[in-house]
Amino acid sequence: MAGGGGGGRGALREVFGDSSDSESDAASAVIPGAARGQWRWEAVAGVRGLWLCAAFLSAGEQARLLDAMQREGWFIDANNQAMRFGNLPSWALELSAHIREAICVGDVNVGVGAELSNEDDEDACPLPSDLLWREPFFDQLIANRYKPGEGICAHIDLMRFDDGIAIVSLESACVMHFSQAETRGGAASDTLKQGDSESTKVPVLLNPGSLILMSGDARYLWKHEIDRKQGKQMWDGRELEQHRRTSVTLRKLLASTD
Ligand SMILES: O=C(O)CCC(=O)C(=O)O
Ligand SMILES: [Fe+2]
Repeated sequence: MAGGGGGGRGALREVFGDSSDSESDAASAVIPGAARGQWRWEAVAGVRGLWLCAAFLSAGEQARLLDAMQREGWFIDANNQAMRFGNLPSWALELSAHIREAICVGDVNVGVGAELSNEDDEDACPLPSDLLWREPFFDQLIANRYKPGEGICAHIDLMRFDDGIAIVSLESACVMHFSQAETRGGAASDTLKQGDSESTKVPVLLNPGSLILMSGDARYLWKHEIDRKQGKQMWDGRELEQHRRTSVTLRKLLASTD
């Protein structure tokens, strides 16, 4: 079934339009909408609030996204991380709108063993509607570039960021592992055996062009990590070939309290 965006579809048509926007060539070049209508969302079994859209961007869209980052000088001088707060570049705004559209019109596959934060399967949506329709959707961007062997330690994203985090993967496939941040008697721990931490790790394959969304438990109660040391990137019994990997993480800053 389609995601529960309902009346959101018309609004998004207006955002995207059908023709290219001459004022933002870079943005319209990044997201021509080739994959529109073909998105499939999967609820990751065991981690409530974690959703994967394995084929979010086409190969051409990925290349244009990387080109736009290159042209803007992201990752110059061996920098492997770049951040932007507030006004995001046009390609990131377009990417945000694209994420919203994929959530609204993509097919939703709840899958066996997947837990929903919403009790009603009929309303299964990869992101709760209050997060989906907040404005701006995202206002913080971090782009990470990893050499083969490099990854990111297990962490929960800082509390200064709101719920509802998106990560787009580019260039190289990797396995991201989710592990429970703490042992508690709550729902998140019901489905998984405790004790052996390796056994409670949930692996998610992030192919180039994929998108994950983390909200609720996935964002607050599960850590995520990418261990690209030798022997750690296993999928389907085989070790993934490693290349350079680039990721784009989109988040929303919480209003400052001071
Ligand atoms: O590179 C990634 O896919 C994850 C990045 C991440 O988790 C972060 O920057 O907080
Ligand atoms: Fe993170």
